[in-house]
Formats: sequence, C-alpha cells, structure tokens
Amino acid sequence: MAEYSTYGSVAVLQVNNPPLNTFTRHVLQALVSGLERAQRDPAVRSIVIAGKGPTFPAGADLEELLGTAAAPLLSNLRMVDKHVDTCQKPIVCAIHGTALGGGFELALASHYRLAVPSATLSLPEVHLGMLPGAGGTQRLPRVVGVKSAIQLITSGQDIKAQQALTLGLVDKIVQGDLLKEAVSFARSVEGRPLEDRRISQRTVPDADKVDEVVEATRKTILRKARGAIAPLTCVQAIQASVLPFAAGMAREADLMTYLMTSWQAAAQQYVFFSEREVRQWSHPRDKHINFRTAKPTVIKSVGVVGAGTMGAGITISLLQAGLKVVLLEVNKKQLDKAIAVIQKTLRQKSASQKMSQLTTTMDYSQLSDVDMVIEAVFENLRLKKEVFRKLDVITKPQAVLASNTSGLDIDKIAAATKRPDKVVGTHFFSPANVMRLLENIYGKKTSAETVATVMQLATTIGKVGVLVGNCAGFVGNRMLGPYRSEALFLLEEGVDPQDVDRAIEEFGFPMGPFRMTDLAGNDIGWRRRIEARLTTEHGPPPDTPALYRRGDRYCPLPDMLCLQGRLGQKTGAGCMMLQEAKDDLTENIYIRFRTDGSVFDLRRLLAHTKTLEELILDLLFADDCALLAHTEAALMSHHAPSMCNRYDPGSRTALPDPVVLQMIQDYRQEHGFKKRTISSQEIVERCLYSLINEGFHVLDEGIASRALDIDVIYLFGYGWPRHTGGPMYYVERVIGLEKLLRSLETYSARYPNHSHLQPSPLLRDMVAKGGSLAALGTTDSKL
Ligand SMILES: CCC[C@H](O)CC(=O)SCCNC(=O)CCNC(=O)[C@H](O)C(C)(C)COP(=O)([O-])OP(=O)([O-])OC[C@H]1O[C@@H](n2cnc3c(N)ncnc32)[C@H](O)[C@@H]1OP(=O)([O-])[O-]
Repeated sequence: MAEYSTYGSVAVLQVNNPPLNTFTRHVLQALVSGLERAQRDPAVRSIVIAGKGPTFPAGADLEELLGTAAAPLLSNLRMVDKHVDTCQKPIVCAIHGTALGGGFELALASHYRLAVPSATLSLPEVHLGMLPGAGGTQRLPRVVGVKSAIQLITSGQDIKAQQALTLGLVDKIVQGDLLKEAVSFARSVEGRPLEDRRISQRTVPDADKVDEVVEATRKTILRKARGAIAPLTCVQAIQASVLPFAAGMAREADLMTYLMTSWQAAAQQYVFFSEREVRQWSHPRDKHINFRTAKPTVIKSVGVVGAGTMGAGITISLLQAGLKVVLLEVNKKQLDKAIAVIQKTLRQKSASQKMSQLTTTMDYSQLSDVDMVIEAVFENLRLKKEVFRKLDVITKPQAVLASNTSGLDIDKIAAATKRPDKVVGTHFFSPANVMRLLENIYGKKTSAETVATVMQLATTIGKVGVLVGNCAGFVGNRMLGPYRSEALFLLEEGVDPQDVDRAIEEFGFPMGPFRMTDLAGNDIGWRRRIEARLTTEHGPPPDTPALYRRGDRYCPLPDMLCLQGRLGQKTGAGCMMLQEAKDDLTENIYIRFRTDGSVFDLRRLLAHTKTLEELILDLLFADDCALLAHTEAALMSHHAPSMCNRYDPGSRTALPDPVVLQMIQDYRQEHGFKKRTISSQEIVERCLYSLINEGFHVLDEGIASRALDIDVIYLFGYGWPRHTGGPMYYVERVIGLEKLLRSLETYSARYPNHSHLQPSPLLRDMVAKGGSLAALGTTDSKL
C-alpha cells in the first residue's frame, strides 16, 4: 500500500495501489504509519513520497469516496496532508504520470516537488461535482494567486510539468531517473529551514484584489457552469484562502460537505463511471455477445470515403491516433480543401509525422489494402448503397465496412454488399475530431467480431463508443425527433424561437433546438423529410388535414424556412438572424455533377428558366443523388450576397430575425392558432420529457441495452448538461419516474395528437411495479 525503504538518510515512501495508486483509507493509513516511522527514526533526515508503477496517486479512490467510507477517507487525507505539511524533516514529492485531486494536494502539502517532463497535475474535482477538499483551494492560491487558482480549479484543466514549473508549482523538472534524483535532491535540502517551504504559511499574492477578481470572473464562471453548482462553490472556497490557513480549511471543509451531499455530485460521479462502463458493452439482443467474448480485428489502416466536413474530421481523429489513412474524394476541389483543413488542424501536433500517414486519392482502387473503410459521403441511401457496392468489390474480403450515417438503415446499406457481417454503422458527431461520442450501430447480420472491432476503434481514437441497435435515427437522433417536434409546436402556440432556446439553455444545454439546427443546417432534416415524403411539396394525401402526416401532427414551418433558402448558419440565415458574413460564397455559383464531372452555372439557370423555388424542387426531386448533394451549394450561392449586407462580420451572436417572426405570425393566423403565454417550465418539460419518453421506447425495443448508454450518448454527443447526469439519470433520480408519467399524461391529454407525449408502456410498467432504470440491462454495474 505504501512501501517504506531508506537510502542512507532518506526515507522513501512509495504508494503502491495499482493501477492508479488512488488513495483508499488503507493507503492513507499506511502513509501515516510510514511518515511516523520516518519522523521517529533519528537516522532519517528527509523523506521522498512517490508513486510505484505508472503514476503518482491520481486522487481519492472514488468508489470509496462515494460509499459509506467517504468520511474516514476525507479525514485521513486531510490528516496525511497535515502530517506532511508540519513535518520537521523536508518532504519531497517525486511526480510522474498523473498527480490528480488528492494526489496533487498531497504534493502541495509537501515542501518540495520534482516532476518528470511528461507529468500532468490537476485538480479535476469540479468535474465530479466537488472541490479539492484536502487543502487544494487553500494552498493553490497561495502559490499562483486567486485569479489563476480560480481558472485552474473551476476548469479542472491539466497542468503540464513545464507549465507547473513556470507557475511555481514544481521546483524542478527531472530528466533522468526520478527516484534517484529525488533522493539526491532530498539529501541536498536536509537541515535547511522549512518555514518558507510550507505553502500553508504563505500569504496569497493577490489577496488585496480577491473581491475584485471574484467579481470579474463570476459572470463567466456562471455562464460556463450552465447550472452546475460546483464551479461557484469552488470560487467561494478559494475566496477563503485570504483568511488564516486554519479558518480557510474549515470553510473548505464546510463547502465540500455541501457539495458532497448534493444530487449534482452524485450525478457527475455517475457520469464518470458511465463513461467508462459503456466500454463493457453487450449486444442488446444477445447478451452472450459482449466485450469479453467478442474479439476485435486489429485495425492499422482505414479508408475514409468522402472528404466533406465529417470525412476530414474523421481523418484527423484517425491520424491523431497513429493510424494510416487513405482519404478518397471524387471531387478534386473538395479533396484539396480537406487536405488544407487536416494540415492546419494537425499543425500544432507534429503535423509532418501524422500527415505522412495520410494518402489522398480520387481512385477507389487505392482502398484495396485497408483493414477498414469509413464511408462519410452525403446522407442519401442511394448514394451510400452505390458506394458500398463499390467498396465490396474493391476492398479485401476481411475488411470492415462502416457507414457514418446519422440515421439511415444499416441493413439496407449492408444488403448492397456480399459481406453484411462486416458492415456496421459508426456515427461520428460534428466536429468529428473534437466530439467524443461514437455511436456504433450493429445491423441484423453484423458479426460479433465487427462490433468488437468498432468498439475497440472508439477507444483507440479516444472516443466514447456506445453500441446501439438499428432504427431510424438510432438512439441520439431518434430521441431528438420528438424534442424538435415539440419545440415547433410551441412556436405555433405562441413562443418565439428565442424563448424556446433560452429555456433550454437555462436548463443547461449549450444551445437550444433552433440555434442547434441553424448550426447543423436546417436542410439535413428537410432532406430526410423529403425522402420520407412528408414535406408540403409532395402535399399531404388528399384526405389528410394540412398539419397532419400519417395520422400525426406535423409542423411545416422548417420546410417553409428551407424553401426560402434559410438553411442555417451556412447561408447566414436560419431561424435566427446571424451576425456572420459569408462573403466568399459568391464564388460558389455552380453545381458540379459528380457523375460526369461537368460544371453547371446556377446564375444561368436562374436567369433563363425558373424561380429559385422551382429550381430547388427540381434539384431535390431529380432522380439523381449527386444533384441532390449540390442543392445546398446552389442555395448558398443564391442567398449569400443579399444576406452579407445585413450582418456584422466576426460575430456568431444569433439575433431575432423579423422576417422569421413575421412568417411565424402569418402561419399562426393562417392556421387559426391563438398566441398564448407559455412558461419556461412548460417549454422545458414538453421538449425534454418527450425526448426522454422516446428513450423509454428505445430501451423497450432493445435499441439501447442500458439507460446509461442513452445518458452517455446525450452527454457526449448532444451537450446534455453533465451535472444532471444525462436524460435517463435525471428523470429517475431528480424528477422521479412517477412525476414524469403524470406530466406526460397531463400533456398528452391536452395534445392527444402529439403521439410522442403518450407515455411509453415501459415507463408505465416501471412506475406500476416500482422498477429502476439503473437496474435495466445492467449486470456488473459499479453504481
Ligand atoms: C478531501 C478531498 C479529496 C480530494 O480532493 C478528492 C479527490 O481526490 S477526487 C479524485 C480526483 N481524481 C480524479 O478525478 C481522477 C479521475 N481519473 C481520471 O481522470 C483517469 O482515470 C486517469 C487520467 C487517472 C487515467 O485515465 P485512463 O488511463 O484513461 O484510465 P481510465 O480512466 O479508464 O481508468 C482506469 C480505471 O480506473 C478507474 N478509476 C480512475 N480513477 C479512479 C479513482 N479516482 N477512483 C477509483 N477508480 C478510478 C476507472 O473507473 C477505470 O476502471 P475500469 O474498471 O477499468 O473501467
């Protein structure tokens, strides 16, 4: 637990609790015993504390901290730090790996700190809904000042060794054998006075400005916290660092107790474990196929087909993980653009080495040797099937073929090949090199080995892979459907897009549904609705009322916006007016027909033949998916010049657009909607409860195996606020299933034609029988 040895006058205490050397009560007791022994031994004149194996202690053991042993664990940790701080013999911490949380706090309590260049230090407690409660909020500001301490503690960011040296958090960077150097360093400081080495005895350098600093940062912290209580509580604790040390520690302990007993801390700790537990996947339909039984194929090279935004992002992720990539794009201009983006992104991180792993091509035969292909072409089934047919012929028989579709049928794509067992969905989220989620979709015939391969790929490229079943929209986008519909119905009834966005953002999302659609592109859903034959252009069947489709309520407002060329930020106008110039768009006045490579001038088309609407409809319904793919470019070209004049360049701030507001008003009038005042609570409940209700359907149908899979998808792919634990956790632990059921019953009675508000049978059943979501499908949960 803590191995004791001596090297002449130096006692060395090595924490040995693999794999991360986390502090359990027993580890801490062993440390106290070791310290006492060293203090008692007159031959010992200095002490080194280090971590055995790959790392310095990574903090308190969370499983113990969350259980009944929390109180003794915390008090033991504070006791160890006190022993260290007040020790009469110099204590040197030798840091390698990750010195996190309580581990870093122990180092701050010591008199000297040495680190290897690759070491990382941080106080990440804020991510767990807590604060650094073993003196971190009191000692860190005494070294770096209140301003930097607020920044470091409220962000929980990593501090690399070199930065730690600059900040005065470590005394020396050691290039060679850390332990040997630490022992010799300890020997060199033996007998020196220790008073000025005790951080607890120092004063905070910017103590006189503490109120000013807090006031200046409060707004930003509140905005970034999006409803989480931990960041501001951390600030309160840091503020107390200007008090005498003992008083500050007492304040820190009180605030720590407040956070530890909050539902938010429990939710964030659930998120921490869920992020890791999704790796322990099992096939939702056959539990015998799971992470233990299925063996992944080793992937060393990957082909990426399509060099659009997603293809480029996926390529960056793969290259960053050290994989070989062959990027294929049939459009030379697009390929060049992607190469420039990839180069620019990798530039900061030894680009040349990573770029050397990249081959770019316009020729499919270059994919003959790769272990796997990820298709990232335009979201159109016909086009994807065409690509898969080609890939099936060209790639080696054992290669895995993955589609980055955001909702198309994996089985239909697989049916275009003679190897459906090797076909799988890998749904990346934009920007693909930044967003952590990878939604992996198995089809009817996908083999266990293929599933294991893409789940392993997620880990390899630093993503959180979640395994889900095949249905329209899979888990994430399927649940988003009811949420978006309800947001639109709210517009019909009287609120503006900004009201909906504000309510959802106040709940904690980074963006409300309308800003999010503006960002992603209004046309994505439009195309899907066109393919499903739902839009007005096809017209509802003769006996269907105007605002209904297939027996369900339908709001055509987004289709109307798209028809006006309001495709979102890319056209400079969506639901909102965006203060962003896109003045390069005039260059894009052409449509390229991929099939024959010829270029077509849209200006000529517009001048000679048709209105814009007629042209768009022609393009959209043309039986040629390549044409469809370029409608967007046509719209951008047509609308950009007039939009440019209305925006202040350099700002992405969404402003209400009078044109859209007027359009909604006219629409209400036309369809006889009476505008009424709607509370934020109703907005949040109707949007989020319908999304969560769909989550119950997803679980019921076995599309997701566990509630935590849904939570992780929403946390890492859709910006669901982390401090609430994810949609399913939030509704079970914070709202309560019974309350959800009652609310859905109330809303569905008021809106009987909104089918997504009808409570799911699984929810009804769980409320009736007192079931628990956490227990659903979970076998060896730590929670
Ligand atoms: C008085 C106040 C005290 C103080 O202020 C409070 C604290 O110190 S709060 C603590 C502050 N410290 C933190 O917040 C550190 C949180 N930890 C991390 O950030 C990363 O785990 C770390 C960077 C260390 C390693 O990343 P990596 O190499 O990608 O590895 P990985 O992430 O996959 O983890 C491997 C396995 O270890 C497990 N596990 C991990 N940490 C803990 C833990 N503390 N405990 C228990 N278990 C832990 C993890 O679940 C996983 O288990 P499994 O069964 O294999 O799924």
